[in-house]
Amino acid sequence: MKIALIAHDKKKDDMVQFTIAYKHILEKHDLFATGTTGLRIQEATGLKIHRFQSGPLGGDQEIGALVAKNEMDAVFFFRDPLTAQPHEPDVSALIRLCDVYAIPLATNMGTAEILVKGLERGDFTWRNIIHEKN
Ligand SMILES: O=C(CO)COP(=O)(O)O
Repeated sequence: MKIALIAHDKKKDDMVQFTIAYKHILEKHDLFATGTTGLRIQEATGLKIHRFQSGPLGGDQEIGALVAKNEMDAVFFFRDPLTAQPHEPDVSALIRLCDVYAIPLATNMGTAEILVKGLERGDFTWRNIIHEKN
């Protein structure tokens, strides 16, 4: 599966801890991330990650483009709801596209725990049907 990992600055430590904890699951998938998040995860875990632009420079939109092509299978986006983001429209657009295409999206650690365990259990096999159709 293709998995996107994104975290706002105040959530990056959480994302790093999350990817360390679930490296054994994540390493079986194709990983994508916005620039700084991806760098932090790579440094901490050694996971292979395709890095896009940093979020404020268009990274969220690049990931959104894959969602719009139905090529992204899950998005882990640790948002910071307490800090204004200069690229808030991009953040909203990515979340909206996940809803348009029914892409599993975790916007906080609590949901991410459940989603990653579903990933391990094979709950995402329905995505293969979508890929076969396209
Ligand atoms: O801003 C982001 C998501 O909206 C994340 O971007 P970075 O991973 O480059 O910090």
